[in-house]
Amino acid sequence: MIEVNNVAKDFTLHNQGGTVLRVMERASLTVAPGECIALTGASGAGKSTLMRMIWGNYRTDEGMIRVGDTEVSGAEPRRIIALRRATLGYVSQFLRVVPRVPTLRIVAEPLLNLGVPEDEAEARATELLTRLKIGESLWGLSPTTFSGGEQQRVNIARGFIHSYPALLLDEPTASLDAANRETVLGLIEEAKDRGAAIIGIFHDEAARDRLCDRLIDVTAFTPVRAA
Ligand SMILES: Nc1ncnc2c1ncn2[C@@H]1O[C@H](COP(=O)(O)OP(=O)(O)OP(=O)(O)O)[C@@H](O)[C@H]1O
Repeated sequence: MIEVNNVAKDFTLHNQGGTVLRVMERASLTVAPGECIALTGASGAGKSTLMRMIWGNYRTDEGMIRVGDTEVSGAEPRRIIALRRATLGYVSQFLRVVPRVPTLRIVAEPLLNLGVPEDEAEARATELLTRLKIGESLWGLSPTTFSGGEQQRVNIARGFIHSYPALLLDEPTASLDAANRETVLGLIEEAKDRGAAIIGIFHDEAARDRLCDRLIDVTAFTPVRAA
């Protein structure tokens, strides 16, 4: 479902004389439907960079990334938008939303974008917000003023409202209390059971061990620098 083949990444530091920094090379992995893999490796090893390349935010400088039948590396923006709409979900650590849009709408939006009728999308959003213990009094408010943990749960509700065949999870349990963490682990297990291919970054080692079938240490893809 997700394939990364011989990928390299360079960053050009425009404010530092155009220095080109190679941060990744020969990165390869595959994730099958129903499989969850964790990206591991020390801080700065390249976990987020690889995730952003799969999401289509960072350009791939060499090699190939494919999600479903979309070749992400080299895809036009409209292909990436279509991929994100139907196939690839992403739960980032932080919520980024347009101000003044109510929480219920933010959570329902991925289904609305797929043409699901409004009452059905909002019913599903209600169900997820309830499960994630976001009180009903908050549903009509913008989440911009919510606590870190509340924002993360809104993000999770949004990321799990559609049955994406592939999912990227960036520290999905980072700001959660024990009960909500358990709910989120349950959502991830359900996604696996229905056949989603999942790549995650988990500093929560117990969560990682419970959910992941394999660990991929991205340090193996860090270029060896000359001393
Ligand atoms: N936009 C950027 N411009 C230049 N260098 C970058 C950029 N983003 C990441 N890097 C560099 O790429 C390398 C990998 O960073 P990345 O954030 O992917 O690591 P990480 O494994 O996710 O780290 P952490 O666990 O601390 O989040 C680092 O050396 C970092 O400095």
